[in-house]
Amino acid sequence: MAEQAARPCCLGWDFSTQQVKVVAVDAELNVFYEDSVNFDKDLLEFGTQGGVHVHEDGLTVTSPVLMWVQALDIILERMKASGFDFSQVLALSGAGQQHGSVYWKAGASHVLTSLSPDLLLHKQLQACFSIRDSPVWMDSSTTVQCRRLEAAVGGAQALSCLTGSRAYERFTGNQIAKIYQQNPEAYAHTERISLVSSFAASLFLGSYAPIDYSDGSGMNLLQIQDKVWSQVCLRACAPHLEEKLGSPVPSCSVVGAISSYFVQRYGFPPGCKVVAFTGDNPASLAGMKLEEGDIAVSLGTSDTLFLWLQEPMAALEGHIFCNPVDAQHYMALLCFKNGSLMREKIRDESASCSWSDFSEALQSTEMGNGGNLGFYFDVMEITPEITGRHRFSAENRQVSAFPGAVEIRALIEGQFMAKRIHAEGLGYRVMPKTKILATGGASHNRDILQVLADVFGAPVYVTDTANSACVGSAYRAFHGLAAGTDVPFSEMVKLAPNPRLAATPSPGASQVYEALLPRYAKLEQRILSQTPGPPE
Ligand SMILES: O=C(CO)[C@@H](O)[C@H](O)CF
Repeated sequence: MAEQAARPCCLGWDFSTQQVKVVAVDAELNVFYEDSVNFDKDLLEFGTQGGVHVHEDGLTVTSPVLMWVQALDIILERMKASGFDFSQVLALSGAGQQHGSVYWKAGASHVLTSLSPDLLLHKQLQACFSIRDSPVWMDSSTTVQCRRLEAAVGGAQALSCLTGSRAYERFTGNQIAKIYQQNPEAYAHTERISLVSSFAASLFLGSYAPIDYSDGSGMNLLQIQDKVWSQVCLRACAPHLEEKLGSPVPSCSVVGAISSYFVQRYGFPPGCKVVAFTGDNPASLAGMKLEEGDIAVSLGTSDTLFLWLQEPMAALEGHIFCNPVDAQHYMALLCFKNGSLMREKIRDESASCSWSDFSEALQSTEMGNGGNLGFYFDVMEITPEITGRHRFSAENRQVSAFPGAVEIRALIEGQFMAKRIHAEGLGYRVMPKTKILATGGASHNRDILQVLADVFGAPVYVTDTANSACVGSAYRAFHGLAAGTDVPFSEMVKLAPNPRLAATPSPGASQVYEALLPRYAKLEQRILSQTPGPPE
């Protein structure tokens, strides 16, 4: 085989719910290598579905931590067999599914620091975890712990002000509290608790890696303004917790050099830097090159908004995290459960199951839909907690139906007005330089994107985010190489591919929606006051 030219690069890892993925990115920020291991397909012996085990109670959801370790072994062995030149890796970083937690058994640190390069990782770490089935973000078994935590700090709003979110079942502090209460012996034998992100970093570091500010913001334990653990939250969850967590670090931190295990077994250079790993969503924000004032809208099964915030406003909905690429700023996540499944239902009912008919309906109706407004929540919505379909005429009179084309526009305008209103409720403001990045299935429909541009009064770009968490991690690794030089992340990623412009606001759009948005907000409050909340 011809000698491969040297290609200095950084690696970006993603330890996500369903797979472990890696990309190699060169100095021009081109992805030239990628691979992934799917837990369900490639590690059948663990018997997961979608990478997890849903327990009999239907609420507890876990993933085997050794499955994650073994997946890493497989990818590294594949890279080695493919002739990947590890000696060119200058730095690496990564992402992990947020909120999941890993429990290292007393003595595990000695194993981590003395790994034999002759053996695979999972062979050597078999006895290193006091909890072998890690709780993950799909778990919803800790409602009792959530209420106790909120009570300890003075309520849901107080907890949101302190940690960026009210108590959520999947958030790590509540998961740790449950383990302490239900498995005190395992908790007592735990010398370190990692997030999935810092657990993955620990494997590369050969010692316990710290939790970064951004992923640490998803625990209901970190004071996001001061970026220190909240003592009242720690005490409310479990004893001696701070010593098990270690001190959090800025997300751009270089946490050390790669472990000798990887140097000797795979040929990484001894100076290869490990940059703090973070959560998958913060890493995706980095991968999408989101900047101040930008908003990313992921139009999938559920719709997710990524916001860049300078001054967050604590709320009882959504999540505010420390920003992964700018330590002075923040990011927020807002989830809207009635996403593409709702759009497909209305397409089937009002556009004969045809996206082209759906688009024609949007083209044939005016911005503002003649004052008709609709709320479409066939499943209990998260933001806000409303269910059912609610339609209003221009005179705010509730009506039972709209003509087909009006129904379609009412759905799409309503979904996007809700996004803008709730984003602004977290402190987001559309700025003159605002870009909207659209991703996910519906971002392929230009007429839907036109409504998005009109409602926000900002241009809409499309970008492929399939690898955004991995690619964002590789970008963060490059940024870590410049640590101490004050080079901003945005400068570091200038060369990276830019999103494509897909729609700009129609003339007169801002006048139309500046008038409609307050009406939509008032009607949403009216529905909230009339309809029962979610079942307890
Ligand atoms: O719970 C979430 C964010 O709060 C999910 O997006 C997980 O990060 C997915 F891994």
